[in-house]
Amino acid sequence: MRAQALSVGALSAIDFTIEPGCILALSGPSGSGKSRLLRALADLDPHDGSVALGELTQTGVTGHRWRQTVMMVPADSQWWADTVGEHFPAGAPNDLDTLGFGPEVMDWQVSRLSSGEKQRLALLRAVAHQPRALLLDEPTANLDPDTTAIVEAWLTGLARHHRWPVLWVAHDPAQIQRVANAHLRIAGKQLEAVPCS
Ligand SMILES: Nc1ncnc2c1ncn2[C@@H]1O[C@H](COP(=O)(O)OP(=O)(O)OP(=O)(O)O)[C@@H](O)[C@H]1O
Repeated sequence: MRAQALSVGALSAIDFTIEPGCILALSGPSGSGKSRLLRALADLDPHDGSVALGELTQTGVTGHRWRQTVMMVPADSQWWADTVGEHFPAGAPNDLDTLGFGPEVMDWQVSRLSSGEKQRLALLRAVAHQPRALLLDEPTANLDPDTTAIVEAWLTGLARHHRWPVLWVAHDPAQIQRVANAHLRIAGKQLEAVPCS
């Protein structure tokens, strides 16, 4: 996935590439524009510059098609129907058990979900729609350390297996070391590379 001359909010002339199967961590102070950058990449916020995934360009397809392909999982996931299962494609999704759920979760009311359950189910939902790239906004923010480790292993394995480029917003330097192949930090209007040891 390639962003060229991307400008959104305070960020200006941003360029980066995420190779297939690689995870790029994005960090920066609160309010520095991480979520807005993700929303621009998902074509949800107005922006200048271009974004492409292989031969597919953001301007060459409808917003709906782009977002099915370059799937964003926001920090606060949106749920519009009563039950969990109504948000998933037909059939039981893969990896429910890996993330700690039984098949009955599909019948649960969304209103009963804890914040951590919502976060794990939003990730499962995104993956169930068979994207080709992921934009993750603090995907483990509501999870305990053990569950965080499970989700990290699951996501890094999926990215490698499917060769998805992944942009992963994170605050925790230890998590970035564990999951990321590269790390960019917002510094004013620009992104600066942080070495991954
Ligand atoms: N649609 C919008 N129009 C104008 N300003 C916005 C819009 N959305 C967000 N902002 C502002 O842009 C700045 C960056 O917001 P953003 O949500 O991207 O920050 P962030 O880096 O993700 O922060 P946090 O780590 O606290 O989630 C903030 O000052 C925010 O108030």
